[in-house]
Amino acid sequence: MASRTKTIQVESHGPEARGEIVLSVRDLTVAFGEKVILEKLDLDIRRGEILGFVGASGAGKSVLLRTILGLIHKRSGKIKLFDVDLEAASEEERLRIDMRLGMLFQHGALFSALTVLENVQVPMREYLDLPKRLMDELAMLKIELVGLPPDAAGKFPSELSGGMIKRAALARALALDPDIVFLDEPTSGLDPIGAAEFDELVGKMRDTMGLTVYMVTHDLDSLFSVCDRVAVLGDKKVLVEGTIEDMLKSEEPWVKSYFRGKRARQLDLAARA
Ligand SMILES: Nc1ncnc2c1ncn2[C@@H]1O[C@H](COP(=O)(O)OP(=O)(O)OP(=O)(O)O)[C@@H](O)[C@H]1O
Repeated sequence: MASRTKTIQVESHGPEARGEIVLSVRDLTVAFGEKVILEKLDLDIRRGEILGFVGASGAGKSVLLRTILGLIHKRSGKIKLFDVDLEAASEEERLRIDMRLGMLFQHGALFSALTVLENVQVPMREYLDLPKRLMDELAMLKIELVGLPPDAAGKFPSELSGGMIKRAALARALALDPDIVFLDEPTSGLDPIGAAEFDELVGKMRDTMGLTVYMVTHDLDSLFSVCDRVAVLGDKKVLVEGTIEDMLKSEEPWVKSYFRGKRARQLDLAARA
């Protein structure tokens, strides 16, 4: 398969370009009965960065994501979003925080019985009380923002290509102008060109809107081309974190085989060419 790394502008976002910590996880332990999935895990994300989150299948990436979103109870530890401890947050604070988070589930997960426009309006209906005309205008803006043609608004998910579904799902994740979007394997199932375009779109949103992105991915192309920082989950915690350069230097066995395996080497060479 041809590399798609060269199609994307690689932009360096050093620590000086990043803002305050918007998500902080400390000493997080999550278990199902006797089975401990995450143990004393620490993680930070700064405003305006794209963090790529990787790890072996079954390492606990989805469990971590769902715990951060409050869908799974933690056993111990602290999760702070925008400096608010989620456990201590009042219902109103929690609601305000939820409105600042966007989520793109794996496989798009659009409602099949709703049009794209109606899908994008789902979070608006849930959290805001706006007249229909205004919601239509706002949804159309989001649809345009993600690069979909206006006539996609009236289409049902079954009438869209895989890439268009991802864009529509991203438009929905952006419906409330969130500060952070969580993307769960956003490029899975896309062809290399569609995946590169999606990465490019996400990078553009970081650059133009200062969007913070937490991206769970197995896609080496995304990690090489658009992620500012990478965190590797293993042994129930964040094993290694840093830039792609740091990953390429790491001697940690899983990181080494993942980032310096044959496929990764081809991508690295392509990116440097
Ligand atoms: N509700 C649950 N009850 C019991 N065990 C669970 C539950 N949810 C997840 N697990 C277990 O937690 C572990 C981590 O799963 P998780 O889905 O987070 O892995 P992952 O890193 O996202 O994997 P993949 O890359 O394949 O998506 C697995 O062993 C899984 O079986």
